[in-house]
Amino acid sequence: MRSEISYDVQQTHKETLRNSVLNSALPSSLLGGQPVREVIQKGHYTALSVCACEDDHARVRRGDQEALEDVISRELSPGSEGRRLVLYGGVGMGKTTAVEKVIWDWTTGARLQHYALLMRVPVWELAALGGKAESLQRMLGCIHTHISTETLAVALQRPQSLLLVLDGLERLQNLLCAPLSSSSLICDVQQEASGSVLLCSLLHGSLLAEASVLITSREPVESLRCFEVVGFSQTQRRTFFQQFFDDRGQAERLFHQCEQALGAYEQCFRPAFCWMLCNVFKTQFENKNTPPETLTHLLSIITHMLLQKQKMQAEQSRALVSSLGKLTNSVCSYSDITSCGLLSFLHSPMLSAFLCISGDVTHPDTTFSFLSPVMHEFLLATSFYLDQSVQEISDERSDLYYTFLAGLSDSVQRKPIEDSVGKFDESRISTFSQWLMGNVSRVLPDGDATKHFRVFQLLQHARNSSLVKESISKSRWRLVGYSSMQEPDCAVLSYVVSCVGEMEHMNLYRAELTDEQIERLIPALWLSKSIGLSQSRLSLTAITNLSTALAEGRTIKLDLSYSTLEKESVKTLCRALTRSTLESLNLCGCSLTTADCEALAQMLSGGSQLRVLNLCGNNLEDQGLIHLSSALENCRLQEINLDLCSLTAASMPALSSALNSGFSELRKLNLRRNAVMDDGMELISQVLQKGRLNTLNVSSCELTGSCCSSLAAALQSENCRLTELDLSVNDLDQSGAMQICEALMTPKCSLEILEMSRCELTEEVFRALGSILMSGGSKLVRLSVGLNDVGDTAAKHIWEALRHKHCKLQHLDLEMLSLTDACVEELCESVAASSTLSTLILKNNRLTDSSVPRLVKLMLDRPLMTQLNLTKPHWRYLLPSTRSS
Ligand SMILES: Nc1ncnc2c1ncn2[C@@H]1O[C@H](COP(=O)(O)OP(=O)(O)OP(=O)(O)O)[C@@H](O)[C@H]1O
Repeated sequence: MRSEISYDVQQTHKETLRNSVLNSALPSSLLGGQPVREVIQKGHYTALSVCACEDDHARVRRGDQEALEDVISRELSPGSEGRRLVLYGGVGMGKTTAVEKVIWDWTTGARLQHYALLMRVPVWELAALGGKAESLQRMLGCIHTHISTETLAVALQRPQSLLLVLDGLERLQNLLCAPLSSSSLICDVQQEASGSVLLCSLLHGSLLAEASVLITSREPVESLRCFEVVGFSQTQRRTFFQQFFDDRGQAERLFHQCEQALGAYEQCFRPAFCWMLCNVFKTQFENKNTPPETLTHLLSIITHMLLQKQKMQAEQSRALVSSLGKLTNSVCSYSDITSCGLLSFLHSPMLSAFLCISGDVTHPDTTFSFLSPVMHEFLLATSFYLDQSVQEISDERSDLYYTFLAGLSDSVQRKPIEDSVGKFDESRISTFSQWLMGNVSRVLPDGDATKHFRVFQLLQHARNSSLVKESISKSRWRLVGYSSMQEPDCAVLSYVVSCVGEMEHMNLYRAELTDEQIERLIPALWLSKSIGLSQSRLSLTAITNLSTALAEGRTIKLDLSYSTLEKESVKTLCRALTRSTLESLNLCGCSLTTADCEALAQMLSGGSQLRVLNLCGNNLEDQGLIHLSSALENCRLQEINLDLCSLTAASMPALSSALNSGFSELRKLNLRRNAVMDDGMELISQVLQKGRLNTLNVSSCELTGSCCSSLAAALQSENCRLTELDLSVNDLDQSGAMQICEALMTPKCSLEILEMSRCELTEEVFRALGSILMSGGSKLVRLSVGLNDVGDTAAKHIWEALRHKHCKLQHLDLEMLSLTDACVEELCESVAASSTLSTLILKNNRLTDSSVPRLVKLMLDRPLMTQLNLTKPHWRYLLPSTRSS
């Protein structure tokens, strides 16, 4: 196949193409980029990233990022002949540089040698065809004059060995506007046709069907294989810096400075921007000036550099900048240019420092486009401050525009450009501040975290801490979850919180923060009163950073419940907590073990301020509680939740002796869902007797009636201060429960809240409970006796009590007692007679729809009642709107 083209012809062609790359017309410009020649010769070429893109029923799906070089080698490998491959991406993304490099590599024999000929498609010539007809063969011949007509004809007969390169499809948009029918497509390279037919036939594949075509475009091309050029990844940027600066150390330092520069970091994926950035950093460095710290500062320096180079007067510079800032479209016509007041600059080299001019400046068809889209937005923002005739700030511009408006409101960032164009209009600066404050107060009450970050970014870019303070203090800041934030957002949030001085609650629910993110977040964490990290995933380094913030900061509440923590995390955290102000720690469901309890015990007795500790759902086992108990008599803990911690009666002696010691401050103990059993309960009763606890939860602790005598004795004792007791889900049986009831009868008993749901209670017990409620001595205000299958007759005792003047009940839970419609009338009369009851739970009983009207009437007649719960799996009534059903 390749033998058809002689070696000499091929070498001459390669030589010519090489020269065309070296002589490429692109001028070197700070905004436009480095000419391809220099990129290649100076070894600045850096691999780019692309991602495959599929148009799936009008929904664009993107694949993973890959190196462009790998994609080209794969997509244009031997056997893939006939492929149309599109690289698309925005201005300055490196498309032209990439295809020029492909051409260069082919000419040097480095790549794609299975193609006998690589030819450029004559883009300008096609665009200029107008209504004329021409054949593709003749057009190719015109720009490849070193190939004889005969050789070209032979080569085109063998399209499999051809690679055509079409750079800049966007320049041929006018040829693609009108859709062509497939019958108008041609397949003969010698056939003359309009530019539109030639182009469509080539893209469609009817013309030179077996040739491969590499196309670049600003937009994806429907029905062709497309890859989006996404520019430089962080690693590729680092390589670019290393290739740009001779000194590796300097390259590394400047790379890090760039990554830190506000806003610049987000632009650096664009190669043209990277090149501009490196140039400015280099110049600033050589002139011993401080490098720019923000994107605005960078653009301010660049504009100053460009204007200084032309030695323009301040007045002229001001006129140029404000006129350029009135060009709102990225591609402008001659008339746009003149109407914006740029007529006097048409022949000035200054215009081409900012704009790419295609054609003769005075020709009406000439188009003008900004060399850098970033600079375009910067000039738009600048002109707002220079020219009163520019419209007020609208809500429809790009994020970059607002970023620049914010940056330019800061005197330090606008200083370089002010040195060239004169002072900005002060009234405009305060107009912007007012606009930003209005924006903050509109966005912060909203639940959209992305919008929050957008205004935070603007506040950070304006670098005006009093503006931040004022605007946040005047807004209602809804503390939505910020877990989806990116690394720059962390710094932004830290800045804002630092300016405000404190944050009520940092909501990072379900966060998966990287080490870098949490490091950037430290200043904000430091100032957060409460931090919510429930269900998050944190590495040990992240925990170390969090611990630093806790140790030095002012956080009093931390929720790490159900988070995935690495080994040693609890130890690290505990070390920091001995020095922190933390008062409440939630480690529920964090897979803690016995070993972690040692660290917790050390922290508790080591000077921590902790008052509340939630360890629910961790497999601590008895040994773990024994460790913790050693600290309980020597710490400030007032509340501990040990629900479902795999404990048994074996750890109760240690716990009760610690609580009995006299030094323990613990008042609230939750032992729910542990095998405390009767022996353990007897020891806990001793603690109650000494008056240590005021709240105890021993529901589902495998208790029986046997422990009730000691518990009852404790409840009646002089010192007992227990006000809240949960005995639910224990088989207390009638005699056990009656013992508790007897204790409740004595005036010494201080219980206000009693839960005995699912305790196998009988009608006898209900009768006793009724008497207690009517006795006048009882302090009970909440009673839960649900899930005891006693029926209407037992409940009668409760109805009777409710009507009694001594009954103080406010909350009554009668779930699943097998109540029927028969009791409803009496129930309603009793509730109506009660002067205290506000909540009644009747769910999962045998009531039917026929009772509903009576219950609804009750609710309507009794404003005191705030909740009546009648839920059944299939039956849910919504009672008066402000009250729940
Ligand atoms: N792979 C690369 N390695 C090093 N520098 C690059 C690379 N790609 C692009 N550049 C730099 O970015 C500048 C702009 O690149 P290029 O002109 O290729 O972009 P483009 O995508 O073709 O833009 P446009 O759509 O405006 O033509 C180049 O002049 C060069 O300075």
